[in-house]
Amino acid sequence: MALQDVLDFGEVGADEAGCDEGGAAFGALAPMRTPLAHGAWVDIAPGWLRRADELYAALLRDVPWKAERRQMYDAVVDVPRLTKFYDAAEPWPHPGLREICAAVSAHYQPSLGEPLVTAGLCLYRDGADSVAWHGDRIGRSRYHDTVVAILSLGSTRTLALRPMGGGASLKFTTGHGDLLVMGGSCQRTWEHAIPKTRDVVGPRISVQFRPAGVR
Ligand SMILES: O=C(O)CCC(=O)C(=O)O
Ligand SMILES: [Fe+2]
Repeated sequence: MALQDVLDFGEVGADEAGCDEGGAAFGALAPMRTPLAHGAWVDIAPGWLRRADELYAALLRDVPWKAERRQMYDAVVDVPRLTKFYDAAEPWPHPGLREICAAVSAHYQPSLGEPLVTAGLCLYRDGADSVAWHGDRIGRSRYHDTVVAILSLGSTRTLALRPMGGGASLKFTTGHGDLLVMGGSCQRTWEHAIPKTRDVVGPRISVQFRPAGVR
């Protein structure tokens, strides 16, 4: 079944998206901001995506998930998660993702000055899957403020943040349907990670929306 058959993305868009009780897929976006040092910030909108179950199931089933390999020093190693990246021009696996991206983009574009146009998808199969400390520093995010918006689906995991060059780490919970947005200088002055966990957890999918040329 196509996503649009199970989610009503009908009259949604921009900030007042789907406020009627009719059951639009997501509500008005009014995230809570946590300012961080060095001009970084994190916005959180818990449970922003309603009825996230359908999107989670559809992405789990339909995305051609790929094992990630990464050059590390002189070896190519398996990165413990599966990924699939969609740029602006290619078809995305579900129309709902475009709707969600457009709504998030509409919220941040006035301050950011450009839209969010790509979707990076990650699948953490269980608690042993993870991503190590890093900034999304490919492209302009190395030099300029940017926004990386992350929609979480499935099992709850921790997204940890720590200042570059050392300092206490902060832990944010990313649960089913939550939106977490890193902004300002976050990609160049802070690092983020999804740590492994010994808790018994099922799969988690994250969808990262970014401006063109940021990765
Ligand atoms: O899964 C997440 O929430 C974070 C993913 C991430 O940081 C990345 O792929 O760059
Ligand atoms: Fe990242």
